[in-house]
Amino acid sequence: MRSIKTLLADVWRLSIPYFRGEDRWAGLLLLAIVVSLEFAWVGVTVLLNKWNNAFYDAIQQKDFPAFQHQLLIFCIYVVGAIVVAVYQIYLRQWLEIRWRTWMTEKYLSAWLKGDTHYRMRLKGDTADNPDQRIAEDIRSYISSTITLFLGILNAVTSLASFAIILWGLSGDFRFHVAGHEIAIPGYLVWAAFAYAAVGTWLTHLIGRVLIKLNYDQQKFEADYRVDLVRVRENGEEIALMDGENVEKARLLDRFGRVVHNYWGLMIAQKRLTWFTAGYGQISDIFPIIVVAPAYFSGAIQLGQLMQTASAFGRVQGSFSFFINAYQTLAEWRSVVDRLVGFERSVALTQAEALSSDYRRGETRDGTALSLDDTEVRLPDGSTLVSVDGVKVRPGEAVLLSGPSGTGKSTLIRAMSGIWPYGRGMVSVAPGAKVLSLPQKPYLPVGSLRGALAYPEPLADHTDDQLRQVLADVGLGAFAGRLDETALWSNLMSGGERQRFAIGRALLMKPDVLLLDEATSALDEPAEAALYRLIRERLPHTAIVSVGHRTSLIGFHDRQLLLTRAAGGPAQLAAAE
Ligand SMILES: Nc1ncnc2c1ncn2[C@@H]1O[C@H](COP(=O)(O)OP(=O)(O)OP(=O)(O)O)[C@@H](O)[C@H]1O
Repeated sequence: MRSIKTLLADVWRLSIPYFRGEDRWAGLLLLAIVVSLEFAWVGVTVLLNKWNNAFYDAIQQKDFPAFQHQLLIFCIYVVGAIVVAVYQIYLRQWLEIRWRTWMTEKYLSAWLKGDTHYRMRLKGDTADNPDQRIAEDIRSYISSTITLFLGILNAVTSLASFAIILWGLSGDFRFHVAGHEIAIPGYLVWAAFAYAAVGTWLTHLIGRVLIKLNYDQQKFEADYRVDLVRVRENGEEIALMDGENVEKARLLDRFGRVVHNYWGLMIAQKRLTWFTAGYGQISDIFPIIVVAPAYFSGAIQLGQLMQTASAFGRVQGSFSFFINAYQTLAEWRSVVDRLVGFERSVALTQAEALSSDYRRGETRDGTALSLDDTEVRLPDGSTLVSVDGVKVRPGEAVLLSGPSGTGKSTLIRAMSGIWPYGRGMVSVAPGAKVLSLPQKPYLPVGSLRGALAYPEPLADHTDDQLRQVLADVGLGAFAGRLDETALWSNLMSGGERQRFAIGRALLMKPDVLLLDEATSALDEPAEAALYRLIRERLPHTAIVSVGHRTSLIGFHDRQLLLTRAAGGPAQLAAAE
């Protein structure tokens, strides 16, 4: 019971924002029409039920004109039913796509707000496969929610309408106990209720394992898909290392989990179908068996038998809604869990960012970048680097070096403000633009022009500027391909990608430029030429570079060494 309450509270929390958001009028209007059409549908079924009585009576009495007349009425009802069905599906899909658009925008905004997506990934598995949640789960949530909502609405209204009809058609059920006559009024309604209640209870008992199995199935499918994508993206590295067999084994292992869980699903589904299929078949005949004694005793005519049987079927069908919808309910529940998990993880990550012990300040003494009393930690809480009193002036270039694994890259992440673990004060000059270039630059899919200007608006730079920058960083051969759309990261060599990223820095003219082995794929003369270019074109930019080559020292004003004393965190010291 408690879990149903939690589920409904979750659904309320997931759904209500749309009907209160900026698209609420269109959403509410569409919902109102769809709901009205659902009522209209129930109305048509009530009319058809009454028609049953007249139609079968005409057959029993061999009254051909009445039979023809009833056929005409049937045609009118059917036309009405067709119109209702067509518009209900059409408008419902319209509502679905509007709602999905709104929810997708909301999720994308939350996920890509600041560096939430990156922090969530750092935290590990709290919200696995965000791509699946945003693409697949939102779609399925909206579609299932509308299906179930309309289903329940239909069940309740049908139940109310047909229970009244059935109550009217049903006589009292009389029997004797110890000489007293007992009469149960509206016994057919009670019989339908009892039949459905037993069915619902048994379905829940047999089918409840499906909820967890469905949840796991979606997760295993997504894990498998993500691993396939990883192999595609790292095809070259895998081919160079002949890693295909290992990849195949890993993919088959992932797929094995999909299959294993699917067997569980199949078995649970089979067990449930044993019951639901039998129950469904018996449902067709059960009402006639219940009403038959009255017919054979001559108390009712064929028309009333058919109408009663149909009304009984509707009442019992409404009660059995839960049985028919069990599979959808099980899937819906796991989708709700995943979306709620995602929202929770986003909210938690953003709250953590707000309450982070890193403070981002503004320097007051003309320094471009400073770190005071700062500890950079790992996710497990251990301190990796401890620094204090580091200042970099505008136009100054500092080389950060030290043994591998001491924490240079992590310190750069902390300087750029994306590393969430630690404490201290990282300050930049008021309004300063900070750009960080990693060893492997990101080149988005799209035009070369867009990739070069990324993430700034294209309009900020003229074609001449873009071409000039490409020529300056040694990529003049690409200057004529600005409008070409391609997977640029696959087309360029590692060194070319690094040149390209330096080109971006020249265009953006940041106040603080952080280079984390950003020229490591280039030969020494090319690296030297690029550093000269950076210093010449960005004379006021404060630069912090991480690099291992001693040849880099000449392009920096000073060098800081990051070294770790036994057991303690790594610390910075000026190189001799
Ligand atoms: N997300 C993370 N979770 C846990 N540990 C991490 C994470 N990122 C980095 N580390 C650990 O922090 C340490 C420092 O890593 P970092 O990449 O900063 O070193 P580095 O000095 O830049 O090394 P290199 O010179 O080899 O590039 C390593 O031991 C690494 O395993």
